[in-house]
Amino acid sequence: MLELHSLTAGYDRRSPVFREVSLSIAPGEAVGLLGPSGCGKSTLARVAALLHEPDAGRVVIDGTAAGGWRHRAPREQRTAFGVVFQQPRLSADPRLRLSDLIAEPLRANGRGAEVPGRVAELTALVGLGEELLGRRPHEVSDGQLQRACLARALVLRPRWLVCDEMTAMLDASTTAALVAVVEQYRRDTGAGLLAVGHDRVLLKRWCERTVEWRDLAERAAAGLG
Ligand SMILES: Nc1ncnc2c1ncn2[C@@H]1O[C@H](COP(=O)(O)OP(=O)(O)OP(=O)(O)O)[C@@H](O)[C@H]1O
Repeated sequence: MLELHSLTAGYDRRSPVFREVSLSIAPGEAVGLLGPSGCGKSTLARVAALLHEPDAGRVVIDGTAAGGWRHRAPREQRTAFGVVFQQPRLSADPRLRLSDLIAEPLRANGRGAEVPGRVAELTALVGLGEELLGRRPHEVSDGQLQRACLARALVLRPRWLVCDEMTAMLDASTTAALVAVVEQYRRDTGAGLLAVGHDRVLLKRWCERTVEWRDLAERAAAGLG
């Protein structure tokens, strides 16, 4: 279970982006979070994945309260999450070849021995041609780079996936392919998913449950957070 309890977060403690927001995702569940631009969906997603420290509230991951955020999060909790962002070019080191980009989390966690096997498996899973593995981000398309970023997010076999507008920059066929990869991974592993976006049709089709930001905010304001 991924539990977000009464989270208050933002970028200035005096005026947080949201207050007292709560949301829970059951093991293996796919939840879509819909809301207008700027309401705080990405901020909530980053807090959920332990990438942004909230001002108040708790994140509980499979029964254990988050022990920190970013590099201060315990490794076991940090690696429980795979995260894919909207803009692959902002989340990919431009100096890395795609094979090293995908392998980065394994090396950072002292699991370099697994690199050849996992990179080959994931390259096939996300539909990335092997000839692209030696290229750097500026030598591939947005869709190809996002496939590599999805492979990187899956490489440690996370129990939770957070996809923050993962397909917003992609065409319909790449969107369908990446959603299919996430769903295949979830079927194989039982991972849970928080998918953030504006595309109501996509999220309703993709996720078992969709949540409107407005409803989360109303519950919070009513003290039901
Ligand atoms: N690094 C930052 N520093 C300061 N303010 C920020 C930062 N990132 C986001 N914000 C602000 O926080 C608010 C919420 O942003 P957030 O990205 O969480 O919204 P969102 O709902 O995901 O929007 P979108 O759908 O457009 O991605 C916005 O007003 C935004 O300008």
